[in-house]
Amino acid sequence: MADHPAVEVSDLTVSYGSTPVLTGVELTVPAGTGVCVTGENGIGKSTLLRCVSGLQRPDSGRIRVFGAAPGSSPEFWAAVVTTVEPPTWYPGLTTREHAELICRAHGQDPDEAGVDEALSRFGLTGHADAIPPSLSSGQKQRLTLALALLRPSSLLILDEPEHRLDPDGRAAVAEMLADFVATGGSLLMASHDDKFAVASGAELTTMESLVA
Ligand SMILES: Nc1ncnc2c1ncn2[C@@H]1O[C@H](COP(=O)(O)OP(=O)(O)OP(=O)(O)O)[C@@H](O)[C@H]1O
Repeated sequence: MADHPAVEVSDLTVSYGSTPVLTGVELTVPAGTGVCVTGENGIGKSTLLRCVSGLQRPDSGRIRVFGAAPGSSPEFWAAVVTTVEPPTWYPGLTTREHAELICRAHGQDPDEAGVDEALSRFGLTGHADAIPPSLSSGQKQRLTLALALLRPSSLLILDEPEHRLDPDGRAAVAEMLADFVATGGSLLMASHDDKFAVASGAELTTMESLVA
């Protein structure tokens, strides 16, 4: 896995009906680095991230994640966390129980994985016994990111992780993402907040610049 870039996209083309959205997109995220794709609303950032996450099939082009086709194996989902699609909450499970479930699904003991610390870092301690649908939109985003960072992974694919976070929340998340990259993780994100992206350890690249 370490021999390959985290993400390699070449000559990617995606259309919705007869409308082309991505044409000839090229992107490489070297393993252990962060890249943030920027660009105006509707330029195709989420479409690119969905394709790299294996959640959308492109019309043509080649995508490799750690050298393999995305979404095609248990190894992919063991290595990759994506928040490109909105999360689905388990009915009746609390915030803490969601965190415990994520840990157990990935073979971690919740106490050893630091569930309480994670909830605390994301300002969710007071909401540990609440069900996620009762949280505010920013708190739901905090929980989504807490769950993404709690489980082990090699690549985070995050679509506008700063969305709905308050300034302190943005700063805290940026620091955690920068730690993730500094300790060998790879990060591909889309964002409208350049400062946040840079503080997250990501190199900025415009969507326009990805077209060969
Ligand atoms: N399922 C779909 N069906 C038809 N068109 C779509 C679909 N999803 C996206 N599009 C269109 O494709 C284009 C790119 O959308 P996309 O969500 O990838 O852009 P984006 O850069 O992520 O935008 P934003 O910054 O607003 O999140 C837009 O014009 C959008 O309307």
